[in-house]
Amino acid sequence: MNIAVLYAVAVEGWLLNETRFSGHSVCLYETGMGKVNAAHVCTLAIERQRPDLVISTGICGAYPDTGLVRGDVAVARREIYGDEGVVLADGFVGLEEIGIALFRDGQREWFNVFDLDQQLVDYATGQLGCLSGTFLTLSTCTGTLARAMQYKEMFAPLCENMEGAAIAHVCVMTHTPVLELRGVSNIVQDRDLGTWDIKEAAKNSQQAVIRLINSLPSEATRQFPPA
Ligand SMILES: O=C(O)c1cccc(C(=O)CC[C@H]2O[C@@H](n3cnc4c(=O)[nH]cnc43)[C@H](O)[C@@H]2O)c1
Repeated sequence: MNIAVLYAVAVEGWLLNETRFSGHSVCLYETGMGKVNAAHVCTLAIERQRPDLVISTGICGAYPDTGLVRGDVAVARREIYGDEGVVLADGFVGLEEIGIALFRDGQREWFNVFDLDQQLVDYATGQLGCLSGTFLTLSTCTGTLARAMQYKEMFAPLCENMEGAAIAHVCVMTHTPVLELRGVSNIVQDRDLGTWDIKEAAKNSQQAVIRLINSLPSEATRQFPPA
């Protein structure tokens, strides 16, 4: 298969860069942090490489009491833009409530939520034996437990990151299959960088990407997901 793998910063991609993939054409893209960088590079990758599959990866913060602990890997079933909307006196209101779609394709409209292909997600979780669920994309990394609890109540997310929804969005716009998997570097709580383990999370997410790619049918087979 022709695969584009996107991650934000170097620590999330070093092992992938040292890996030789056989049976697949794999291009790696270090996007830089945040939604604009991710969307820009994802668009260029799709235009230039025309991948059969985009894999969005990196590290993330897991919300408390989701079953995820530091070092775990999780797969996104849906990506939600957590701060595209309006903040009113009684809280955050998303784009659907204010009637402004981010993207339209015929009759379909996308607001804050971008669902990923559930068949692909089931395939990835089956291969990796990990949790799957809602990933939240934010411009601002959450640094208080109180804010984390608000996000939990609004969106029931497994984890948060700063790029995923933008990549899912570009992939929907371009009809490109996409999977997202991330390693948990931290629990979203009152900010304490001493409790983060970026290296371990980044290593685990990259090992999962390698396992996933090695499980995929080779270029010659071209049936995806495998029956
Ligand atoms: O708070 C800090 O000073 C700080 C220090 C190092 C890294 C960060 C990040 O926010 C990393 C952002 C980077 O990693 C992803 N990520 C990892 N954990 C989280 C999180 O809890 N919330 C949001 N994003 C996270 C994200 O996708 C970025 O690419 C902060």
